[in-house]
Amino acid sequence: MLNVEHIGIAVKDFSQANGLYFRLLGVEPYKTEHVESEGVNTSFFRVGGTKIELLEGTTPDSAISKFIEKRGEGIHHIAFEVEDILKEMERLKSEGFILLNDAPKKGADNKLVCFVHPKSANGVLIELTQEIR
Ligand SMILES: CC[C@H](C(=O)O)C(=O)SCCNC(=O)CCNC(=O)[C@H](O)C(C)(C)COP(=O)(O)OP(=O)(O)OC[C@H]1O[C@@H](n2cnc3c(N)ncnc32)[C@H](O)[C@@H]1OP(=O)(O)O
Ligand SMILES: [Co+2]
Repeated sequence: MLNVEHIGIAVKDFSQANGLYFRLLGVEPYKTEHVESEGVNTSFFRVGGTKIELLEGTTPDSAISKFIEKRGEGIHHIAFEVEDILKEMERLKSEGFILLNDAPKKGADNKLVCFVHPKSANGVLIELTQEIR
């Protein structure tokens, strides 16, 4: 794992949350992106060497919508940047971690992503990200 690439926060009202994080962080998001495959709108704020990702569910069956329905708004996941996502997935599998996807998938912000089940990580949803070069 290279670094904490971003912290994902599930929000109900995308516009209200972006306004609040602009006031909190003092910076505008450098990117907003709809990711159809995940049923989410995302926005990214740079904070020092990491990022905050705000996520709004755009469909009832999106992971974010289900999370908010069950647990309300809040921290949703921690994303780590990796050099080689395929190698890292194999390593984690060999260590007994439960991966939520068999292969990397296209995430937001020009990344390949994969998720580790929260049950494998003391209740924290973990995302692996690799820059698409
Ligand atoms: C666009 C990509 C973007 C990026 O950065 O590139 C993203 O970050 S997209 C982020 C949204 N997508 C995902 O989260 C995909 C992976 N997530 C999943 O596959 C599901 O959300 C899953 C499996 C984590 C949970 O599925 P589901 O909600 O249907 O199941 P349960 O409600 O039964 O949850 C099982 C168990 O896990 C606990 N849980 C659920 N979500 C989280 C979470 N975010 N953090 C910690 N724990 C979580 C839930 O409470 C259940 O625990 P239990 O003790 O049984 O109640
Ligand atoms: Co993320």
